[in-house]
Amino acid sequence: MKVTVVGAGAVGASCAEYIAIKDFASEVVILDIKEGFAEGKAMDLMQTASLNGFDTKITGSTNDYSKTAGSDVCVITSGIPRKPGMTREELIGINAGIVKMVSANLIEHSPNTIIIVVSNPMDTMTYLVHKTTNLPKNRIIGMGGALDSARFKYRLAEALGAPISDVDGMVIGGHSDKGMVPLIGKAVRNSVVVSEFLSEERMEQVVQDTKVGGATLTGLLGTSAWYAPGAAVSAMVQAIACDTKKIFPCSALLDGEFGLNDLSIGVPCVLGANGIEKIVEISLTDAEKAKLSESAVGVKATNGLLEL
Ligand SMILES: NC(=O)C1=CN([C@@H]2O[C@H](COP(=O)(O)OP(=O)(O)OC[C@H]3O[C@@H](n4cnc5c(N)ncnc54)[C@H](O)[C@@H]3O)[C@@H](O)[C@H]2O)C=CC1
Ligand SMILES: O=C([O-])CC(=O)C(=O)O
Repeated sequence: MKVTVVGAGAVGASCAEYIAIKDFASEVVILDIKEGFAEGKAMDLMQTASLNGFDTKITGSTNDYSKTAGSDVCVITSGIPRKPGMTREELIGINAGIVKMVSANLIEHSPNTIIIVVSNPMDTMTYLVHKTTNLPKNRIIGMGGALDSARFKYRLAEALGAPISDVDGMVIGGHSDKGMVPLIGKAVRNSVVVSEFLSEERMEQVVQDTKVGGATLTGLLGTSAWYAPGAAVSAMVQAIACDTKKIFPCSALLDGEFGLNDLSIGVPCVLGANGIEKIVEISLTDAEKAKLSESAVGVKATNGLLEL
């Protein structure tokens, strides 16, 4: 399994590190436009191999896509992150051009690859890759829901005073401060719905804290987060590499599922060797459906800013 990560910045390097530490890929290529940067990150990571006990070979490349040839999975993290006070949507002007160029270069050298889009605004960048390449739709996947769900579980565990391993929950919808739909009514602590333990007010607090998870970290760090984003991507790459068929909420191109069309938005997906192997149309309450539809309106408005 060969994996390419474009963007050797905070998220790209974290993603490469987690993939290596999990030791399921034979090779990871990191590519960046900044001279020597990816080579430096790759060398630094390789010098952790004997300490962390992995055999994955990590190499770096300054914008030479021939080094990425034959990649099974390519992750796109290239582009600018937001600063405190900004929305993800404000990044579209710069990131759309980068994502379009990077995806074309990747596919030229790895025509059978699966692409995972991370750059923000992620749902719109994923839609852009669908619209501007000819990869089948199961091979273009946006990463947002895996991260948002991990943050949801963190907030649920905090509210419940429970270990994170005892809670489960999922966030669907757009990967934006307003558009996320944490499915609080379906969240459980060891199979018991969390409403058995938490008041309406506390559950609403969990939902709100989850939705602004990225913005909260951007305020604290001065730039957006990287550890949980990198871990979320690596978990998705592992599901594909090891053909696990795990369900992650992913930004998938919809064609009637959940009553939505012609956009990429977060919905539960089975991930395996073929990328998105199935979109799982779980039943939603009327309130959940209304929130997902409202979220879709927001994503479509951002998509409308693309020059396609
Ligand atoms: N979908 C999600 O859940 C998340 C998305 N993000 C997004 O990921 C992106 C990257 O974030 P960070 O790693 O924190 O930023 P960063 O600034 O640390 O790294 C971005 C890297 O991309 C490189 N780059 C820029 N243009 C390039 C090009 N044309 N070709 C190759 N490399 C290029 C830069 O040189 C830089 O090293 C941002 O757009 C951010 O908003 C970040 C966290 C989570
Ligand atoms: O908040 C951001 O801009 C980066 C991101 O998507 C996240 O961490 O969820």
